Amino acid sequence: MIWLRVTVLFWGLSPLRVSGFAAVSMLLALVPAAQIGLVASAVQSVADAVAGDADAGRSAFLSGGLLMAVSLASHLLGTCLQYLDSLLRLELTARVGEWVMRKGTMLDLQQYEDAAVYDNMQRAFQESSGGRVYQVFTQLLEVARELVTLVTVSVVLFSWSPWIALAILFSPVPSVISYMFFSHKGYEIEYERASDRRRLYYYQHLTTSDHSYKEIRLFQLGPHLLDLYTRLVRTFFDTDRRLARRQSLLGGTLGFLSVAASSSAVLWAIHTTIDAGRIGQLAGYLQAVGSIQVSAHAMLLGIAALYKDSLFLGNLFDFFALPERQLKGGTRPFPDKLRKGIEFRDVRFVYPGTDRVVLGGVSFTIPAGRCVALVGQNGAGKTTLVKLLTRLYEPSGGRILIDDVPIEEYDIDDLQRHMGVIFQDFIRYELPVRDNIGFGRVEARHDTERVAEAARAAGAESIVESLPQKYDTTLGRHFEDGHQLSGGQWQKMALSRAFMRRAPVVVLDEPTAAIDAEAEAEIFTRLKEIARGATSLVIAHRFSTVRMADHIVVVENGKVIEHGVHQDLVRADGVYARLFRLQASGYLTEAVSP
Ligand SMILES: Nc1ncnc2c1ncn2[C@@H]1O[C@H](COP(=O)(O)OP(=O)(O)OP(=O)(O)O)[C@@H](O)[C@H]1O
Repeated sequence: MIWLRVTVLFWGLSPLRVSGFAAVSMLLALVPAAQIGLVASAVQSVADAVAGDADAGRSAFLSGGLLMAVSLASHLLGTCLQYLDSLLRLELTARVGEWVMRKGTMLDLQQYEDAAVYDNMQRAFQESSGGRVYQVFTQLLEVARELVTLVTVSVVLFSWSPWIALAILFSPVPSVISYMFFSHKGYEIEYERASDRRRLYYYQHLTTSDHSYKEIRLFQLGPHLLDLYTRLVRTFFDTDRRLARRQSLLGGTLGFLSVAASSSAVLWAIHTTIDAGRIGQLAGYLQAVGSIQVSAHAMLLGIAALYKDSLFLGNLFDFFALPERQLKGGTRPFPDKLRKGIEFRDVRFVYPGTDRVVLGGVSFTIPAGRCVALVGQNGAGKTTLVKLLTRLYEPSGGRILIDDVPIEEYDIDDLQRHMGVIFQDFIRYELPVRDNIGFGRVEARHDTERVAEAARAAGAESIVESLPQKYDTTLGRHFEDGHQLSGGQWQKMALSRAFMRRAPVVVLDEPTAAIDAEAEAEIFTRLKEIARGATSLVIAHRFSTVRMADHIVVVENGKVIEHGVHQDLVRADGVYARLFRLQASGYLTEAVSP
């Protein structure tokens, strides 16, 4: 029950304000019935006074005065309601955004990489402004308020003519049924479209982001992307147009029934009142007819809107209900310095939801304080090994041991806190340099000496020195006064971030692909010193980096096919030697070419 969840959610925000809001709404619901009674009494008293009844004049003024008091009270209550409405709306929008962000940080990588879950998240994010949650809450109160108005006004109306009352009460039903039916259809269509919508946003993003501009322009992909976009939009448009046509036809016909029912009821009401001959009752009766019609319509439309909005909100609550951090760790604290090292023992892995064996029994060790390089072709499974070591995924078989302890016995947060990891697709934070580096140990980002030391280690110090506000310079182009860096300079920032962590385990996934050869050689010859004797795993395609490692592991199709030190592997004349010669010959050919 979405409405129940919304009510509970609101109650949690502020019980006082929510009960105040509900109480004021209910008081306002009584206003129409009071007005009808007073109008009837005032008109009747005036008519009697005109006819010569001496006392009637006084009671006409009394009814008029009370009518004024009711209007005044209604105005005050309305103002009060508006104020509470603004407060609750502001509070809610801030909180829903907060909840969505918090939930996002509590999910596993696996959920982000699962298309169905990702679609659900995207649908939920569309609700993260909280607007629809608020709408459901106010619609709920609106429905309750109209119901109270209907009941109180119906009491008056039923006492005069039950049949007319029934006709007026049910006249809006046909149009509301059609509204509900098409709301549901609209939702189904949008639900099916989720992945196509994402595709649409993606095409838009490609043609409107600075990141993709160069390639899109030079490959002249603009017209192609535009064509893909327009074709998709056109299919959306065709479906929507068909729905709109059906809605107009059916909605129009049913709406006609509604209008006919209410008009006949009004005529019948006039006829009955003329027969009875009581002018006051006629005035009250006509006012009641209008009011009941408005309330019944508002209530049924409220229910229909509630139904539609609940469907959309289902996505948000499904998102909140997604299981959190399913990967469980133990309670063992992670060592500040490794004694023995890391061992991959017959590690096997298949990505959830797929059946392709990505790792088919990988075994190798990284002795404490040493640097191991992982080499292999694209898709060999290198990054997957890093995801397992950093506990973003669980191996499907085999074990990973750190200092002879199975990795799952360590507290996950503590383990991740003790790893300095930079992935190939590292983030370019469009934030100050201090944050770009300091995020490696967020609580120490104001420690300028530590940030500077990390920058020095990654060879980024000279870049920072050349920036207008040094460590306080905002990087990137998205924000005012942002300073754009080159690809290699960004990579040095990411590398600084890994060193900022001062972790006992350092994992670098292609850390120097965009860094110039001189800086790369400097970083790797000093890696052990820079990483303060950490145990490190480096994935690289450049053999100039790889050869500097203490030990090299060659992976192919999810298996270790060779391992050893550079010279031994070259001497063994296997896959490593072939790949090494291939790269070296490229450089040598270039060197001897005119
Ligand atoms: N989230 C995922 N879901 C399913 N399959 C995946 C996922 N991530 C990677 N793979 C598949 O796993 C295999 C290994 O990928 P991985 O990223 O580990 O390769 P890699 O050796 O790091 O490659 P590269 O050198 O190109 O970075 C690839 O075939 C890839 O298609």
